[in-house]
Amino acid sequence: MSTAAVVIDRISMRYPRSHTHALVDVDLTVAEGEFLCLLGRSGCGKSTLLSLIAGLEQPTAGSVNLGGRRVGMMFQDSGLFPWLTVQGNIELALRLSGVPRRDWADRIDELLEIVRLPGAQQQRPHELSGGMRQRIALARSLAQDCQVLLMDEPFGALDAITRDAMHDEIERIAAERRLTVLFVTHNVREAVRLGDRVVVMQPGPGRVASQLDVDLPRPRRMDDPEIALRAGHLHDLLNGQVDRGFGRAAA
Ligand SMILES: Nc1ncnc2c1ncn2[C@@H]1O[C@H](COP(=O)(O)OP(=O)(O)OP(=O)(O)O)[C@@H](O)[C@H]1O
Repeated sequence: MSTAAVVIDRISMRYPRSHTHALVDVDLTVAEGEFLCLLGRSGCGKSTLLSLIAGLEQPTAGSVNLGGRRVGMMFQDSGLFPWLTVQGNIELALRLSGVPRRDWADRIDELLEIVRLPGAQQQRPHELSGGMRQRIALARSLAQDCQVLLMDEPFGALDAITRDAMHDEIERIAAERRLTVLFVTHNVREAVRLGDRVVVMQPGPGRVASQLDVDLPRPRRMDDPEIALRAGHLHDLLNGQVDRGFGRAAA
């Protein structure tokens, strides 16, 4: 039986000064090593859910249990400090994680190998492409030795070819490091390309509407007809059409 890495127990969230709930009664268990994609219309509470898991916000009701696992986060904007080199940006994360200074150079070498940007230490963010910046942002998250990686539309600003390459990279890295990943996206195909499971959320107030297990072998390709088939089904779910048997109803 798989171990649960993230247990979300009947979480509800209402922001101060807000009249409506951002989330109501969300129950979700994510297995260790699972790649879970969160999909849904704008305002259905995807980012709020990640913030609650990261502990950046406290829920109005319910609880999140990570069993002491460390969390890393990655956003659409790389969030790199422009005045620091790649090395300086990653060093900050290593310092925060308490890695001894004598180990920094080796760790940075190793991390840049993992994200396939060896030798990029002295470059500055403005000298890098969008895809390269996201690789460095990923290296910085990994520097914190996270076991749970929260990704909020991390590839949303990339062109299709770079995004495809990043899909291959994150799939490889997540498997190699046995990361538990929660990945927010608006892109239905991206969700099926990456996810072991896709959770579809609904707004007004935000809640889990349905789920789809993606049982396709890896590595996957975005242009695989099986992905298109499942993406079509998810489109139907998002458009409020009835489940025709692919997915499973939300618990
Ligand atoms: N800091 C905040 N204060 C008050 N309300 C907020 C705050 N952050 C989010 N909300 C509200 O909570 C709801 C859910 O927002 P959230 O950003 O989690 O949705 P989302 O699914 O991530 O949206 P998007 O796909 O557009 O990023 C929205 O109604 C939003 O207005």
